[in-house]
Amino acid sequence: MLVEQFRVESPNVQYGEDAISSTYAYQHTDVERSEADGSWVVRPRVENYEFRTDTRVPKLGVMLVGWGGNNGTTVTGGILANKHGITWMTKDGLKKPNYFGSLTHAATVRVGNYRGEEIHVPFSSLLPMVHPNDFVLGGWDISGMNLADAMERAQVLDFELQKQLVPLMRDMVPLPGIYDPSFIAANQAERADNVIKGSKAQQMETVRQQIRQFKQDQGVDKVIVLWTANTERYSEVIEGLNDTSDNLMKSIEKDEAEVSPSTLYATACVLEGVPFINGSPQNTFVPGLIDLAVQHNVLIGGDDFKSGQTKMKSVLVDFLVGAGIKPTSIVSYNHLGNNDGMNLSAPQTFRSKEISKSNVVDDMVQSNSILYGPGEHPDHVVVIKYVPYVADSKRAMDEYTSEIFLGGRNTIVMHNTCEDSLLAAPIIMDLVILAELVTRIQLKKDGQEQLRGFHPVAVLLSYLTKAPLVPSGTPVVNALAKQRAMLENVFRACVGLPPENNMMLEFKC
Ligand SMILES: NC(=O)c1ccc[n+]([C@@H]2O[C@H](COP(=O)([O-])OP(=O)(O)OC[C@H]3O[C@@H](n4cnc5c(N)ncnc54)[C@H](O)[C@@H]3O)[C@@H](O)[C@H]2O)c1
Ligand SMILES: O=P([O-])([O-])O[C@@H]1[C@@H](O)[C@H](O)[C@@H](O)[C@H](O)[C@@H]1O
Repeated sequence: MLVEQFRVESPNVQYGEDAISSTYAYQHTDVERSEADGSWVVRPRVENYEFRTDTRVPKLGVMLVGWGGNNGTTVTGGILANKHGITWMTKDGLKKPNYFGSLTHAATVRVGNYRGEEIHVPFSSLLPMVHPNDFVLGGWDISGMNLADAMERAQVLDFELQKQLVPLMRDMVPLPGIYDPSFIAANQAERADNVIKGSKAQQMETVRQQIRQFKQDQGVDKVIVLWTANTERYSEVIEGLNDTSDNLMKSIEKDEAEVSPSTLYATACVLEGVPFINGSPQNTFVPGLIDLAVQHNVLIGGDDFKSGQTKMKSVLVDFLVGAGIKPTSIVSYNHLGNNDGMNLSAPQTFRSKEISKSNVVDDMVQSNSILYGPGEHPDHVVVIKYVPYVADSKRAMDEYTSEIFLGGRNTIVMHNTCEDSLLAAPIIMDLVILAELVTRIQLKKDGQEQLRGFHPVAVLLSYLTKAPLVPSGTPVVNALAKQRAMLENVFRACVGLPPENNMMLEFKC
């Protein structure tokens, strides 16, 4: 049964006027190795935490870099359709708007059992969070096309829906963006008619001013910037150029060619105290940018939306390895015909995507040395082809071959077709909603004096990204179920609920 709203009654949680405060006994382990005989010892331990969640949900400005793209127009059209209750006729009958694919606004969380019936609540009811209908949207695009024409160009939404959205979107025009042809495919040049001129320092300053102007014009309390522009090639990480915040700032002042547009936008955001999320696979967050974000305590998160093939991979490989089955060959092929696909047809931009799509199995493989010897891993190939005719309707084909009992082999083949942007749009909303919520949570553990926010590198967004950006020294977790559990259990702790451990002992004795 779905229960829309609930309160937690416990000595561990207090609902205040502007905040929810909770105490939480965090149970984990210390692992040690005896120096005497090399034996291993695991010691359970408990640390007491305090959480405080500011419950004042802000009027939120959401500025998308790449607003005029397939994802940007789909996010915008989807929110407007939901906000205005737009319905439309298709050959399959009348369609109504929804937020399917959004963890926060279409998924649930189990809170217990009532007289034998499992009780679930909307994920969004765990803590007060921004509703996507209330996003105040804006952003940049190097293509000056208005959002209504850009929506038609994208070929994602049903035409009967598009027709109703045109009057709501035609006055939305992206701000000029930072364009550097050396970072994206040459085939993007023809759409770059809306660009910020000047040096890198001047471009960055312009972005800072655009953010301030947007915030003032729209009367929003906060702004979050999310990159859904084209995938860039990797920036070279060079000592003295972008390895520290000081060197990065000097490089920008010196107009160093190796500072990418995405890093310039991110730097502008950090200096404006605005969270920046990277929905693409390039290394926007060079060490100097991470250093700057930590210094300014501004949230950054990424990389690369986890929306389709890779999301499935982070489930299937987790299942196989967790079941003691040994994947030995993984081949992920897909073709698509949207502008993203065209941009990825260049080797240097494809390489960025190949990296994020390939590393996703590393943690699962490394978790099982019964299956894999030192340095052993599955053959793993990623192929992406550009086929204009299929547009945004990505066709993904995957083959997983594994070794099973007594020398047996198991091959799983999957075919997956969908509008790529219809998968990505809800993920974009969740990234923004969760990033904003995370900035309203403070915590401290026994022995710490003050409550403080999470580390600026937002590891809690991992569930939504192919290549989770994590604070130095933090394990990278890609397994989807673990990522979701981490997020849910942290939010449960904020309202005094225990983690969902699935033990259900109450039904076992
Ligand atoms: N399922 C998905 O769609 C999915 C999944 C994971 C990652 N992504 C990533 O999301 C990004 C966007 O995907 P899309 O399908 O919307 O692509 P798209 O090409 O339709 O949109 C990208 C937009 O960014 C604009 N742009 C490029 N460089 C810019 C810059 N420096 N400043 C401002 N605007 C710029 C382009 O003009 C274009 O309108 C891509 O990097 C893609 O790899 C998409
Ligand atoms: O999310 P996912 O399906 O694994 O990966 C997708 C790729 O397969 C696709 O080629 C690309 O255009 C999308 O941007 C996305 O990255």
